[in-house]
Amino acid sequence: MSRLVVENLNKSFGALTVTDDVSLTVEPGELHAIIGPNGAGKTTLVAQLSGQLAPDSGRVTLDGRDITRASMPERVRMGLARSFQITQILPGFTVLENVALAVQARQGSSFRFFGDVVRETALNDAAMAALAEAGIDERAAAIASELSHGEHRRLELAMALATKPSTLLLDEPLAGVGGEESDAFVARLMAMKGRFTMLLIEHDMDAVFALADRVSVLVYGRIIATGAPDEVRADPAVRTAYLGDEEEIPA
Ligand SMILES: Nc1ncnc2c1ncn2[C@@H]1O[C@H](COP(=O)(O)OP(=O)(O)OP(=O)(O)O)[C@@H](O)[C@H]1O
Repeated sequence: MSRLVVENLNKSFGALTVTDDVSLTVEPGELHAIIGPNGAGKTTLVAQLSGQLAPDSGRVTLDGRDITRASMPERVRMGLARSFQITQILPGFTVLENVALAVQARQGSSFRFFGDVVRETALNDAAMAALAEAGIDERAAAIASELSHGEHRRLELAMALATKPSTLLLDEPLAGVGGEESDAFVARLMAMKGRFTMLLIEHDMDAVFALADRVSVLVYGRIIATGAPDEVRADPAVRTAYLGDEEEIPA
């Protein structure tokens, strides 16, 4: 059974159709990337998958369960986590406290006093494991507002991992992250491959083509191609769609 199935999803803002009959599957353990020119509707699609935005029509299922109308917290509890572009980090709290709260969110418990939160060993252990996976454990005691941009991105990843997801929605994780930090992030995602099902939206084409098992190309809200990176790269319609765009499909 596919982990995530999107069937005939539609979303319009007034006269503008932003999601146009989108269907796709993400298989267990797959890293499926969605690429497309600016304004193609990638973020809007992810917002509908995470539960932030309701589709006009269509269906989304996770492990065979219809989640089309499920709330964001319900989806998180079912194992679907979204990271990036939406920043839920509490700047005045430590890295560890931020992640501990994300662990709590998965457990469905209500917001509690921080002193209690960090004293709970199980919570702490789960939070530290997520921090280690995201490569930010050495900054556990740092105040979130003092993190560099790259560290911020790693904390967001740790917060998503802390909800123990089966499936991660990664919305432009490399945006604003440059050079070595970007390479390290790609390596981290590579190391997570297989253990998590991932839907990745990313403008960095080198990263996409290095990481993805399959790539879907979204243009004006429609998927114009889905396939292995090599197939998609060679697809004439994809190359035409990218002509004049600032991003390049690597040859
Ligand atoms: N709430 C909204 N109301 C009206 N129009 C919207 C809304 N959200 C997005 N749009 C429009 O929908 C289109 C798709 O936007 P979206 O952000 O999903 O594209 P994208 O592929 O993620 O773009 P980018 O790569 O630049 O992030 C754009 O034309 C955008 O202006």
